[in-house]
Parts: sequence; C-alpha cells; structure tokens
Amino acid sequence: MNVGTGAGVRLAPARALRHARDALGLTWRAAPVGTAADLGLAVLVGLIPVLAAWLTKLVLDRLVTGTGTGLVVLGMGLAGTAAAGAVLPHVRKYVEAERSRAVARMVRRRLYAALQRFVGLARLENPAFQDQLQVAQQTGHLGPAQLTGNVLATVQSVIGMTGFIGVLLVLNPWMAVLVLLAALPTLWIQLRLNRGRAAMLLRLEHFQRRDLFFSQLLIGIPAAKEIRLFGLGRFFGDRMLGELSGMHDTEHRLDRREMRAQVLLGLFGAAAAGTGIVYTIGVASDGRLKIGDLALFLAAVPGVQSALASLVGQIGAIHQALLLFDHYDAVVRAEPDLTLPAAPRPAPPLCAGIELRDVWFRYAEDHPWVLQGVNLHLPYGSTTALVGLNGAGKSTVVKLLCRFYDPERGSIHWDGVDLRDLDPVSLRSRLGAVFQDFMAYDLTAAENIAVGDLAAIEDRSRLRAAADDAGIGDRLDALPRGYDTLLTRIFFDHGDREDPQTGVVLSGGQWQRVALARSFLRAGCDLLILDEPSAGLDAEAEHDLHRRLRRLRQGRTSLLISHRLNAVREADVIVVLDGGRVVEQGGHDELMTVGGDYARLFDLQASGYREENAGVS
Ligand SMILES: Nc1ncnc2c1ncn2[C@@H]1O[C@H](COP(=O)(O)OP(=O)(O)OP(=O)(O)O)[C@@H](O)[C@H]1O
Repeated sequence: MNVGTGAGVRLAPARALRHARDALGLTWRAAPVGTAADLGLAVLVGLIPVLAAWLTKLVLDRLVTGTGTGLVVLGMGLAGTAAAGAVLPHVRKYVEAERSRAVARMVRRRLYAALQRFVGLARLENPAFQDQLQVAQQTGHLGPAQLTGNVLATVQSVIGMTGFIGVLLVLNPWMAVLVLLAALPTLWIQLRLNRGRAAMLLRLEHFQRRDLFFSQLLIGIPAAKEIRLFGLGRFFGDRMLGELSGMHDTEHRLDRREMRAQVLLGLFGAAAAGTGIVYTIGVASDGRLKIGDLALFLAAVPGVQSALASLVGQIGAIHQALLLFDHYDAVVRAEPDLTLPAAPRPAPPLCAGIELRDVWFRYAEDHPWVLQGVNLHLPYGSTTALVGLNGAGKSTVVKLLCRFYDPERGSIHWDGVDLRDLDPVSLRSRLGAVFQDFMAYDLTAAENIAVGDLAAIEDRSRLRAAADDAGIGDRLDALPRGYDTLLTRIFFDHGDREDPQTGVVLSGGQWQRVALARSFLRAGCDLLILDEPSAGLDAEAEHDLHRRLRRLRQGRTSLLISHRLNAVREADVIVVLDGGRVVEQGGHDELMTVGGDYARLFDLQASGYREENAGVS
C-alpha cells in the first residue's frame, strides 16, 4: 500500500529514536503476549536455514567419510527443520495479524482521545492540521504495526545472516569475507532504492488526497444531485483519473528504476557468488575442503545475500513507518487549541446574564475582522434576537458564546466570570443550541434526538416529550419501526436485515424539527441558542414553533437568530449587527419608531408579503 506522508524524507535521529521507542512501546502495551510470541518465532524462523545448512553439512561429511553413526538422528533433525520451516511462517502470520488488530484498536482509541482535547474549532479548521489528521487517521495504525513487524523481520534477518557468517568463520574465515564482499553491492543499491521510495511517497501525497476527494464526490450522496443536474460526472471523473495517472506515472518511473537496479544487482550477486563457488570447488577438489563444507558454503552465499537484502529492505520500511508515525505523533501530542486555566471553574447556574464586552474576533490573523468591538448583554430570563444581513457575524457570536473560539480582544462574561476561566465542558452542559448547519446523523430517530442529551438515550418518555414539543412526535411514531427507525437509506442495522427498506429519509423541515427536539431535551438549560430554527419550516409550522418556544422558555434566557423578522418581533431585545458591529438595539416598536436598518428590513419583508397577498387576491 502506498501511503502519503507530509513529514519530509528525513527525520532527525533523536526524533526517529523517540518515535521508535513510542511505537514499539505502544505495540507492547496493545499486545504483550502476541509481541513476545512473535519475537520468539522470528528468532526460530531466522535460525532454521542455518540449522538446515549445518545439518546438511554433517550428513554429507559423514556420508563421504563413511562414518554413518547418527545419520538417522541428523536425518530426523533435517526433517524437523523442514517441517518447522513450512509451519512456523504461517503461525507467525496469524500472530502478526492478531497483533496488528490490537495495535489498530489502541491507536484509534488514542487518536480520538487526543481529538477530545481540542475543545475549540480553530485547530480542526486549519488545513495543514486537517492534512495531518487525515494521514494519522488513515495510517496511524500502520506505523507501530509496520515498525514492529519490520523490527522482528530485522531480528530474523540478523540471526540468519550472523548464523551463516558465524558458521563460515568457524570453517574458513576467507569464505566469510568472500560472502560478505559479494553482499556489499546489494547493501549499497538497496539503500539508494529506499531513499528513492521514501521521496516518492511524498510526491504521491498530493495526488492521493485529491484522487480521494474526487472519488468521494462521485460516489457520495451530498454532491449526487448537482452532479446529475449539472452533468458533472465526466468533469469530476476526468479530474479523478488525472490524479490517478499522475500517481501511476510517479510509481511507474520508480518501479522501472528499481527493476533495472535489481536486475543489475542479481547479475552482480550471481557473478560474485559464482566466483566464490568456483574458487571453493577448486579448494574442495584439492582436498583442502570437505564436501560438507562446500555444501555449507553453497547454502551460505544466497543465505547471507538474501538476509542482507531483506535487512536493508527492513531498514527502509522502518524509516517509512517512522515517517507515518510522525503524523500520528504530531496529532496525539498537539497542544489544546484553547488556553485553559490550570483549575477551570465549573459554570454556575446563570443568575444575572451574559455579557460581551468590546469583543473583537477574526478567524485567523490574515483574515478580516468579523466582530469589531461588540458590546452585548443577554439578561437572565429574557429573549434576545440577533438580526442582520448575511455575513454580519451572527453565527460567529453564537460560536463564541459556546466557546468554540476565544475573542482576540475583549471578553465574554457568564454572570461576571470570563468564559476563559470556566470549564468548557461544564459551560456547554448549561447550553442548548440548534445550529444553522445542524447535523442529520445516519442513526435511528431515538438516537438522533438523544444526541442532545445522552443521559436520555434509554428514556423513551423524555425523547417523546422532546419530539412532541418540536412538533415531530406523531411523524416519528408513524415510522415503520417507530423511534427505532433509521433516519437514513445509507445503512441498515441488524433489525432491518429482513427488510432493509425500513430506513426513512425525512424532509428538510422534518429534520429541522428533529434538531429542535434535540435542544428541547435540554429545555431547562441556562441559555438556549436557536440559529435560524425555522428556516426550513412552512409558515404554519414556524408560527407554531414560536408559540411553543415562548411557552417552553418562559422566564429563561434565549438567543434567537432569524432572517424572518416577523418571527423575532416579540423578543425582549432585538440587536442588529452590521459588518460585525452592533448598530441598533431595542424592542420591536422602539426600533420601528427609530426607522433605522431594522425598520427598513422589516418593512421590506412586510411589503413582500403584502404584494404576494395582493397578487393572490
Ligand atoms: N470558520 C470560518 N473560517 C473563516 N471565516 C469564517 C468562518 N465562519 C464564518 N466566517 C466568515 O465570517 C463572516 C461572518 O460569518 P457568520 O457566519 O458569522 O455570518 P452570519 O451573520 O451568521 O451570516 P448568515 O446570515 O449568512 O448566516 C463571514 O464573512 C464568513 O465568511
């Protein structure tokens, strides 16, 4: 498998060592028994060829010299090594697969636990971090598993190689030198090839991510409508194939280079080995070498060469595994994205209200200011409406209230305490919200509501009450499997196996009500934020929703955002944002009397309705 990395082809030795220690430690913790068993098997598998060659030598020597004693035992020993050689690699494969699965689970657990530390959104919205996260998510488990596998394979190769060289040293040191010399070109060429492969992985990264993007676009549901309507299939298909061709061209060039090098290497190795063999046969024919020694030499030459080639291959693979682990490590060790105090205070129940004091905010240093000195008071027990044109900064205020980001200047206070001093988890437990871009989860109806408060996941009566409050209870009751019906046609669960058609797709407005039900599960929360809660609702439903909201939120603090000004006219305070600044605030009648932006927009919408009515009558 080709894996893109972004770490560069070189890792500083200290960093590489730290990664190696961490990755091996992680493997050990994930599967101690499997790793120990694999190590034992690697040693055995490495010894088998040496043992077989040595036993063969003994058999041949005894046959030639006519001393037949112990031949049966040696024969049985040879049969035993053959059997072990046939069986052990399969056992290793199984142990290795088990270990890789255990490592994959632990790596995944650690990665997602690390993500929980990013309590804000800024880090996730950073494209470079997203790249790193994608690679870590796709390949994080490969690093430790691959590294451990390579280290064990290295142990196996080293044992095989030193075994053969040791045996040759005992017989004839010159033979050992000859075998090593014949293997040196292999070492040199393989190291060069490793470097080329690591560099290629970096070049492939660009193609791979874009290839994935286009293929997901073509098979996914989100873009399916536009692709069909605008006839984009060919356009995106060509782009995807372009990326794939780019990837294949890069691989092709390296494969060709590798093939040439390997052929040369093979020829050189054969020539060197052949020279050694001819020389050894000459020495043996002079009677200075026994026939068994000759056999041992003939086994040792390819044995050392292949062990060395495998060793160098493993070193390259270890390098690659460490590069992969670098991404995973960067994500797992990344600092929290919001500065948290050493001892954050739990958010107390809201008593006085929330206040934004001279809040300035932009999404990044090179972005324009989105909020410019916003002062805003959300008094306890009242409903505040936030209105303004597209891009005025309304949803940004919501995100700051949830502390997904911190203001760059100024501060936000919860009963006088800066949000930065509060524990974000405790703060969020006091908030209820429906976001403009709420999620439609491919889960059951019950689960889709329960995500608003997981404590209610088994409490059907609470889920039903929330659904009824959001005006979607009857619709959910009527689903094929009631609240257990999947709200998707993408998956089906075990209960649906007999009839996989029972998943249901809701309409946009119905989804909006499900999202509202989620927030109604937290009806008692200290601050309810509704960002365009009625955008997908018909006029009757919208009127009904606002009636319910008034009842549910009586005496509680709410922030309501809507472009339909008629829906917010009954709010206690209406705040008009323009270009990130508060330009007007007051009650509906007051703002209409002032005759500013709010009055102009309200009249514009009202005249639209009047014209429609006139057209109809
Ligand atoms: N995650 C983000 N990263 C960078 N810029 C952003 C991000 N979210 C919003 N913006 C920018 O901030 C500005 C204000 O956006 P915001 O969503 O707060 O406006 P809004 O008043 O809610 O608009 P709308 O009525 O269209 O929902 C816009 O110019 C937008 O491009």
